[in-house]
Amino acid sequence: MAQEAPWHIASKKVSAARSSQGRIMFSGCSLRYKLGDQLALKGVTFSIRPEERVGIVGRTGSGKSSLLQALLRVVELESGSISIDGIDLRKVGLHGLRRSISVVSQTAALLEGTMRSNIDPFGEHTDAEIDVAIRSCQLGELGADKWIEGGGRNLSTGQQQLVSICRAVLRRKDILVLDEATASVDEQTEQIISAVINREFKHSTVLIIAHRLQAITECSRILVMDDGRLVEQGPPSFLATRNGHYARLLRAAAAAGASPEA
Ligand SMILES: Nc1ncnc2c1ncn2[C@@H]1O[C@H](COP(=O)(O)OP(=O)(O)OP(=O)(O)O)[C@@H](O)[C@H]1O
Repeated sequence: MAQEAPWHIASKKVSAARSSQGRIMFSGCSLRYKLGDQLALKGVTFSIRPEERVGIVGRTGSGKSSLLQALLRVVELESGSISIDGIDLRKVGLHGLRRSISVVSQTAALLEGTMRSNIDPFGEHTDAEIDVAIRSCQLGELGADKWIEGGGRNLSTGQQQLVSICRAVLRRKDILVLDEATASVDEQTEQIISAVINREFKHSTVLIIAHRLQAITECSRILVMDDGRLVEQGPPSFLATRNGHYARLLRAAAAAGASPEA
């Protein structure tokens, strides 16, 4: 597991990361979860430009989430390196690294408290900023003082995810990762989320990890993972016309019918 860098080093590097633009580079990255396990990533190399929106697809167990685990240094690489804006992540404090990337997962981590305390837990934003973010995520009907029960029990699944997105909108980091964020929401919420990302994250690098190929159709580039390797990449329209991995995932989704699972 990753070691936290000394605080003074972390602070120095964090400020460097804050002025970043979100260029991500994976160079020959291999990762295994435990000694004796198979490699979950096998020499993965790619780079993502600032402001690019990239979809990461692949079958279950192909290594999509492991890319995120590596990026957040939840699990250290066995070999290779990852950098953000030229800074090797091993030189960045974990605390700063994780605060410089917004992650929206499949299930929203909501705590009992107001909407405001859920989207701005450190009280860093003004009322006006909070209101704008809430309205931008179409949560205006609920408002900043809405009481949220633990786990968001009194909200619909779609609203729970919109609260997570709203938190990311307020934090406005250079890198946003959606990890199966729309896997359990209805079509309408998915459209709202997509519109929020188009509008609010124009200047962020956005990575979308998704089983459902519908979730990544607006990405400018797709990375296709298979058995821990990056096996294909390119614009979705281009990959769809090649008889490769992405086209196979599309066919599998079409065969699965109305609920396109890769
Ligand atoms: N915490 C873990 N401990 C041990 N092995 C793991 C762990 N997480 C994932 N793996 C293994 O690493 C490999 C890659 O898994 P990963 O979760 O990255 O794939 P994925 O493409 O994200 O799959 P899914 O779509 O099901 O989430 C798989 O063989 C998986 O069993």
